[in-house]
Amino acid sequence: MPAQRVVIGVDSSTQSTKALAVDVGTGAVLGEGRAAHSVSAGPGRESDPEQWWRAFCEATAATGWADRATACSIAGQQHGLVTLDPAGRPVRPALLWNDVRSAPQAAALAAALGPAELARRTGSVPTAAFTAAKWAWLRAHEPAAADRVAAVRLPHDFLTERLTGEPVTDRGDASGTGWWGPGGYDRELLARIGLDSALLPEVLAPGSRAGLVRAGTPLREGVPVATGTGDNMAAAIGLGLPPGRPVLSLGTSGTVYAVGRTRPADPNGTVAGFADALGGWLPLACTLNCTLAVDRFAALAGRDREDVEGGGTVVVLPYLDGERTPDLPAASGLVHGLRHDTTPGQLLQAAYDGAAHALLTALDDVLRAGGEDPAAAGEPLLLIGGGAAGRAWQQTVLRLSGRAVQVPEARELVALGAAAQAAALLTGERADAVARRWRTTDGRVLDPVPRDDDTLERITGTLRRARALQEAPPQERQEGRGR
Ligand SMILES: Nc1ncnc2c1ncn2[C@@H]1O[C@H](COP(=O)(O)OP(=O)(O)O)[C@@H](O)[C@H]1O
Ligand SMILES: O=C(CO)[C@@H](O)[C@H](O)COP(=O)(O)O
Repeated sequence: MPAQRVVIGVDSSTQSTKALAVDVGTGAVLGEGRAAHSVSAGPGRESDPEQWWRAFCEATAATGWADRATACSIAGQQHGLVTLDPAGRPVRPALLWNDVRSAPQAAALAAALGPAELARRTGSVPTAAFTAAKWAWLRAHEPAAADRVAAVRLPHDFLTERLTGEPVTDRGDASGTGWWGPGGYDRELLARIGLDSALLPEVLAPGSRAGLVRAGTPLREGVPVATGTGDNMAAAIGLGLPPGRPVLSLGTSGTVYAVGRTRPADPNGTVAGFADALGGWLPLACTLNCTLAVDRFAALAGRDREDVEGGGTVVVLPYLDGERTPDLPAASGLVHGLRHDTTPGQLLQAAYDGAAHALLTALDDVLRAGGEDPAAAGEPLLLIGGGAAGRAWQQTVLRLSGRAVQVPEARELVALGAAAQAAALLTGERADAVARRWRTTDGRVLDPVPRDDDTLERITGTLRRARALQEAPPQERQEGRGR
C-alpha cells in the first residue's frame, strides 16, 4: 500500500493562526491546530509579526503532523505592512489591513494619479487598507523607522521567508499592495511613495515552489513549501471556485468575491481588482466591520449572538472601526430609528443587517467587474468564514441576498486552500483541481427567500442622509486625523 501523504495548510489571519494537516489523496483533515493573535486597540490596528511566527509554530505543532508532513503552504491576512531590519527582525509592529490611519495617504495617491489610472495600472483604487498607503503613512509619520527598513513583506511572505529563508511572494497577495500590476512592480508608483523595489520580494509564478523548510522549525527540514497567498485568494482555491460563482466570507473582515473572467479595474474603488493565485482575477469588496462588530452589538444589547428579533424601524450602520465599503474611514457606529418599543433583539438584528448590507450591495459590482452578468441565475452563494456557522448570519444573508446560500461543511477554507497549494506541489495538479477533488464545497443548500428590499432601502437611505456625519471634516482628511 502506498504511504499516506499529508500536507499542512496554514491560515495566518487577523485574530488567529489556524493549521490543518490534510490527506493529499482524500482531503480528510487529520489534525488541527490554532493559536490566537493580539491586535492593538486605540487609533491604529497593529500586530507583532514575531507573534505570528510563534503562533505558526504552535498551531502547526498542534496538528500532530508537523514532523511527518510532506509539503506546506501559508496563506495570510492581506495588505499588512511588515517592515524588517537587515537581520530579518521587525522594525516596528505590522500595520494591518484594518488600520485606517493611512486613509489620507490613500486619498493623496488617488488625487495625484487619478482613480481611473490607478485602477488601470494596479487593478484597484487604493483605500487605507492597501500596503502602498501604509508605507506612505510610515514615511510621513515615522521617517526614522522607514529609513531603517531593509525589507518590506506581507504577512504571508514574512512567514514563508521565516520557514524557507526565501524572499518571495505570489501574485494574489502582491495585488493587494497597490504597487503591483500584471507587468510586475510599478516602479513609478514606488518612487512616488519613496520605496525602493530592491526591498520587495520576488513574485513567483502560480504553482511554484517557494523553497524548502529550513532547520530549526517545527516542520521537517527539506520539505517543499508552496508560494502561499492572501487569505481570500486561498479560500478561492480551497473552494475550487469556478469563474462567476460568488462567495461571501464572514470573519473579522467581510468579503464578497468571485473569480473573474476578465481583469477587473473599477475606477469607483468599490471593487478591488485583485489577482488570484492561479493566473486569473479575483474582484472583491471588503468591509472592516463584520463578525466582531456584530458581536459587539450583541454584548451592548446583552444578548446571545443568535438571539435576534425581526420587525421595528431601527437601522444600524455598524462602522465601529471606520469603514472601507463604503469608503468612510472616519465613520463610527450609528443607530437610527430607535423607538420606545425597539427591543434588544431588533437592535442586534439591525447590526447584522447593516453589516450584510454593505457586502450584498457590492455583490453585483463584483460580478460585473469580473465580466459576469449579475442578473444571470447562478449557483448558490457560498457562505464561509467564522460567521457562516451562525444561524442568525445565515438567515440574514438569505433574506438580504434573495439567493440560495450554500454553507460548506468544511470550516477552514483558507487553510484548506493553502493545503491544496501544498498538495499540488506533490501531485502536479492545479491547486483548485485538488480542492474540487476533495469536495470542499459539500454542504447544506438553503433555499432562497424573497429579497427584503424594504430593509435594504432603509439602510441605503440612512447611509445617504448620514453621510456628512460619517465623513471626516476636510481639514482632518488632509492631516490624517480621520478618527
Ligand atoms: N457560530 C458563530 N456565529 C457567529 N459568529 C461566529 C460564530 N463562530 C465564530 N464566529 C465569529 O467568527 C469570527 C472569526 O472568524 P474567522 O473567519 O476565523 O476570522 P479571521 O479569519 O478574520 O480571524 C469571530 O469574530 C467570531 O465572532
Ligand atoms: O483586507 C482584506 C481583503 O482585502 C481582508 O479580508 C484581510 O485579508 C483580512 O481578512 P480576515 O482577517 O478577515 O481573514
